[in-house]
Amino acid sequence: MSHETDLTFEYRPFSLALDRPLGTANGSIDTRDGFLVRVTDADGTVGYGEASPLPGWTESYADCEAALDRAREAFRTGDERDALEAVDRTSAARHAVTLALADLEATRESTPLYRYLSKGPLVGRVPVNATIGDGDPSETVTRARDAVDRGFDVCKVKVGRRSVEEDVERVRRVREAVGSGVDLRVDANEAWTVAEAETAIAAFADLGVSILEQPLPAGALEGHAALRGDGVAIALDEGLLEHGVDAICGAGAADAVVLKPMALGGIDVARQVAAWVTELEITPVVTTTIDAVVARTGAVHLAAAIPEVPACGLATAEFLAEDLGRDPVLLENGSAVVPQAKGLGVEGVWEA
Ligand SMILES: O=C(O)CCC(=O)C1=CC=C[C@@H](O)[C@@H]1C(=O)O
Ligand SMILES: [Mg+2]
Repeated sequence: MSHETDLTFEYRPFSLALDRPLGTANGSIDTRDGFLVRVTDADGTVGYGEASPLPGWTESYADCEAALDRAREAFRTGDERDALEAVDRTSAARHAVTLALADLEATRESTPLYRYLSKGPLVGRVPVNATIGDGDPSETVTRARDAVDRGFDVCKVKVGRRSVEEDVERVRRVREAVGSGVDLRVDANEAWTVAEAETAIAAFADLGVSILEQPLPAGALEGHAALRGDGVAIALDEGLLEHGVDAICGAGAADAVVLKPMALGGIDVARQVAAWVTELEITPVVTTTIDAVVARTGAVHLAAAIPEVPACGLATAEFLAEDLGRDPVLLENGSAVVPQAKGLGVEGVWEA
């Protein structure tokens, strides 16, 4: 099979300030520095990709740039397989190259990217959760109330930077503020010991918290397995990247796993993992890595390609003070309206 390609591959750096840092138990995200990728075929059809490396989740910015440079050289010599080989071990760079190629193919086929992935029915919208940072109790309540006023019915609150007691109090105050109709989730980003997690889960179960994401360090498997079944579902995020699906399933360590396409190396990989964990009766939840509009829209298309997907962490544009272009995704009534234009549906990102 020929791997010859006549595609032009370009990339350019970007640096986006955040409107407000996303604080987590594992540090805060203050800017998003990455690379916008464009592939163009002989007819002038283009596809866009985005590499937004994130320390602790993907390769470094420098390694991402070096991998994209190798990929560009491979495209110059006309071999797509060599280009994919060049980014195979750098997840953000691979995400960018594969997303751009998928956007190009879906555009050529005049089909929205999610249908190019799923070959399935039209999907109008996917449910999303609001991402509530790790502010003090009054800020957390204000942000959760604001999210609910904007139509969100699922809120994910960051915990783990304070004592368990303080975090339980924050979540209690959010519950009192938003009422029983809102689905509350929490994300500890590896912050707790088993004993701390047990204390938190007992309180969170009483508060109706549905999912506790990554309570223990990424390496823990048996520990997470022992936390399941006490009234709060356990999701692994950092743990998925550490162990992979087989080990997680073998240990019975998760009710759900978080799929970050940027960290997994692409929406193609993420979609395969989603199908795999669904077979194993583990729930897939898609989230961005606080990306720019290209990768964020790719994550929306990925979610739309997953049958019966639960609320996903896709409403993160609000953390950015600026973006690469117009957002094709409308958020309303707790869901993201899926773009139905051909390909990703992003425009004006290269010209900006
Ligand atoms: O899941 C969401 O609501 C948004 C994405 C999100 O929370 C994260 C994105 C990137 C890094 C992490 O700090 C964080 C997470 O742990 O899920
Ligand atoms: Mg997480």
